[in-house]
Amino acid sequence: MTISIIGIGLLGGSFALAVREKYPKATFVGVDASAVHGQLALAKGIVDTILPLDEALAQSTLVVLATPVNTILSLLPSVLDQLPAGATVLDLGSTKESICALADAHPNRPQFVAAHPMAGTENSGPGAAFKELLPGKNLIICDREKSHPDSLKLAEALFSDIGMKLFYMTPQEHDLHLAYVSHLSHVSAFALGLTVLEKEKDEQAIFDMASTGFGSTVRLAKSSPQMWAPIFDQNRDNVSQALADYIELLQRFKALIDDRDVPASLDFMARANVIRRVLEGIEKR
Ligand SMILES: O=C(O)C(=O)C[C@]1(C(=O)O)C=C[C@@H](O)C=C1
Repeated sequence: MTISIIGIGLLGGSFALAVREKYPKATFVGVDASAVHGQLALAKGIVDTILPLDEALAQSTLVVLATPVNTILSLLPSVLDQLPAGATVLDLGSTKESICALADAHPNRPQFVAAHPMAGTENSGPGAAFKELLPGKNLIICDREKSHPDSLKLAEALFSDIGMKLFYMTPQEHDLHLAYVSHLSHVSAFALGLTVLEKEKDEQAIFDMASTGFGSTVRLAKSSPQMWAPIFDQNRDNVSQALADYIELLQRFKALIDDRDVPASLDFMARANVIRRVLEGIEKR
């Protein structure tokens, strides 16, 4: 089996490292716009060789699109055009509606599997890839009935073999849920980080006083703008609604603080504390 990883960053690299361990006979080909990333991926043993896209596609059993979602959209039609008969392409993008709609318009749609591993960190590039990222995490597959049974079976086997738990939904359900459980956290972390940087002009003062609370809430503000801007753009309607809901709650909370309504403020936070149950469940996974 020859697996081509298009975009050897955190996700593509971590996928390759985990699959490599389970499929030692598979050959991994890397395709990356950055020569430096290509060299690093070779040095880390993520891939066996780096090739131009056309050459990689010609010899692939499986093609994994692991670039930012705007690049997935621009590559997918030509990848489906050039894919050898019987080969499969899957994407690992964080949005699904626009990617699935584009795939639906292609005659080779059955060779495509729309996947999203619910795993990541604030770091990017092949240097950030590690083989433990995906095992134990959840994976969402969208529109499974539109994939050829053989392509679906291959994708499901690979993800299950590296210890992922599979879930199925429509791209619409996926993008709506992700706006709340992932994209909103990123928007708010970027805005929180920027608020503190702009108001506390002295970085040393932030450094001297900030501790784990600040670190854990703004961690996501370190994430790559190149990765996240296209996600917010492709999921703009859902992200905009999630943000409107969030801003409304922020305004309500501000009013309680302004009005010195301590009982209502206590109640607001006690209701938010219910999130502890969810977080403890995630930690136990
Ligand atoms: O933990 C992080 O740093 C992440 O951003 C991971 C995270 C998320 O939880 O939102 C980000 C994007 C992926 O699509 C899935 C997971």
